[in-house]
Amino acid sequence: MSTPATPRPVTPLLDAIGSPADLKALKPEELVQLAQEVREEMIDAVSTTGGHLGAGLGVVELTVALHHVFDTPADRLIWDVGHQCYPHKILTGRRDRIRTLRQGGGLSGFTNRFESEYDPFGAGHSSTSISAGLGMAVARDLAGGKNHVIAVIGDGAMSAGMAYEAMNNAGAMDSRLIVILNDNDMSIAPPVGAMSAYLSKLISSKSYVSLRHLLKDLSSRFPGPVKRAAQRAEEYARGMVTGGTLFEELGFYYVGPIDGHQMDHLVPVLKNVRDHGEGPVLIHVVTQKGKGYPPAEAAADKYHGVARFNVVTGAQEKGKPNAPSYTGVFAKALTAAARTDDRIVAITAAMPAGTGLDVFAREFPARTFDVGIAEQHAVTFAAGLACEGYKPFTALYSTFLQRGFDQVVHDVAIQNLPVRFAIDRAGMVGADGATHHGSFDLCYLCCLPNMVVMAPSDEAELVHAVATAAAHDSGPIAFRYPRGEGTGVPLPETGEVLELGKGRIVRNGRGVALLALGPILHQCTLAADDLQAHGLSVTVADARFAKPLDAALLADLASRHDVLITVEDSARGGFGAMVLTHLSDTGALDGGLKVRTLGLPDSFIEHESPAKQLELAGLTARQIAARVLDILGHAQPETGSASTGSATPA
Ligand SMILES: Cc1ncc(C[n+]2csc(CCOP(=O)(O)OP(=O)(O)O)c2C)c(N)n1
Ligand SMILES: CC(=O)[C@@H](O)[C@H](O)COP(=O)(O)O
Ligand SMILES: [Mg+2]
Repeated sequence: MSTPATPRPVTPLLDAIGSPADLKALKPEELVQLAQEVREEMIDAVSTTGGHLGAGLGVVELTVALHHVFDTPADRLIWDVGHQCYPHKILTGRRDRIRTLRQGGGLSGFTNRFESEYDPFGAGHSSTSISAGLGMAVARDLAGGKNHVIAVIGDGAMSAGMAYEAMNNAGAMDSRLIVILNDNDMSIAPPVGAMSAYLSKLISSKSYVSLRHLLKDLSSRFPGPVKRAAQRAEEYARGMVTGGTLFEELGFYYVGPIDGHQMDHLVPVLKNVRDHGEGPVLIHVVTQKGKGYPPAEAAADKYHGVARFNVVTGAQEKGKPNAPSYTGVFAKALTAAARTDDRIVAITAAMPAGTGLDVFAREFPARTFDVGIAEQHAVTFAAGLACEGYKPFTALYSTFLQRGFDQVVHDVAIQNLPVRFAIDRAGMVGADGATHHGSFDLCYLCCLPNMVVMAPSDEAELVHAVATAAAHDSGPIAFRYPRGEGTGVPLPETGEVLELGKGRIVRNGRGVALLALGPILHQCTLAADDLQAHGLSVTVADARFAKPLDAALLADLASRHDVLITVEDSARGGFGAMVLTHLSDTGALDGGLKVRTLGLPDSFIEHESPAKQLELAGLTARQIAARVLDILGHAQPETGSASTGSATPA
């Protein structure tokens, strides 16, 4: 029996907030009530849209306090990753659209400069906020401005090297920058690493500072410039005992830890930091992910990102899958391969569940490495393992592998090391939008000498890709696969080791050839069906490899057809460009063969449903068929009978 929909929350204070300016005059107890109303509004909204829940719930009080104390948008408030910004959106004039979150035409699930002047910096990827904030602070100083710059960064995001590069620079620049470390002792999964342990030690060694002491300490800590050097020496000595040393050593004043759910702690501390002092300051705020919503408090990892859910029960509407997910198939195949090959090890950068490596870790905990949000390190760490004869499978989302590109080139490809790249979330990803699409991996991998690049067209092919990667010991190899469900094809018991650079013809025709890479093959077969209804006979081929290319297959397709169209769900400049270059280099274009390359357009596709995104990219079966007819100079089909089918990622 379905639980009846809950009534909209009653929010008298929030109803009166049009912009952050309306928070200024609120009394302390009203700020507390406002936070509770924002929390209820957010839970209600996300229950209808899905999205990132736990992180936002944890920063409700902090968001209210920041907007009460600071003067946004003149003061720049930057949210790291941006997945915790829903309360900020509710308070900054976007409440009326909050139930459009992550839907086509609606609000982005992250901060976005194009969406609001209250979002001074867009995000989606982690650990950029301190760098961006420092840039803004220095720009302010250059212009003689007086506004504040505040970067809010989580403990998980603090595991990335970029945060330290920024702090190292900030400490030396001595520009006034306020960093708020939002420490909820969670990344998506439980946090890992020495930094996480250090933060826990900091919290336990320093019980929450009492407000009286904190304010006394703060006022004495922001002296004139003359006393600063001596004071730093004293703080260093004190830090050895109380644990503020690391941030202080980097040149930050460390304030905290303070309870991030206590408005009467947050507001005076923020005011004090706003009104006194110079140089960079770090406020260590302790919060709870999922705060105030019992199901999310009880399972912070499960409520990091949620489907629509029932507010009363917390049950998410996940729907029954029609087929196993690509991620799940990868995890199973890798785990099976590892049973007979003890050199296989697996690496994730803070995404054990997202990449399926939690499954691998259950059976092989000692052979699984979660390195934290540290994709660059993950790649070079894998290179080191490969040097010593291990078979590292580095499982990263395509969009996050972008972070490790130099490492892929310099540490892996140049040294021809057999690192295996399992590239998840390839292609478009739906509601996360432009920051998270895996659009560029083919462009940045196909150009690399030594690199082998595979793109399985369905989940059975993915099993073969895992086997092929495990067997390939002579250099780096990558295989990319999308978010969501597979096509439902039967899965092989064991993977077959594919011949490198060999594609396959899945359907033979004449005149027109569609050469697909990856799951977009399914759209191509549907397009071929559609074209058959127009009296055209179409060859459909599955390239399987973007590098090396199947020269024999290309020669065959070029010689037997008048039109050859490559199709990939990736930015152009990858597979299609490789094919075109090859055909041109081998003279296959000299005789009048018409070649076209279909792929993602030269624009960023925003959050939308996956099916709509495919259409926006012009890659549905109907659109592919229409393109063929257009090239052949045929009249266009009126409505098109081909559907988008089920190959679209969920
Ligand atoms: C470069 C990069 N790698 C991985 C991710 C995926 N990711 C998003 S949020 C998150 C956890 C962030 O933890 P934290 O900063 O502590 O924020 P919290 O969710 O706990 O508020 C991760 C790993 C990302 N967004 N960017
Ligand atoms: C904010 C972030 O980067 C992750 O939470 C991401 O949204 C997860 O995406 P998946 O849902 O595809 O695992
Ligand atoms: Mg965290």
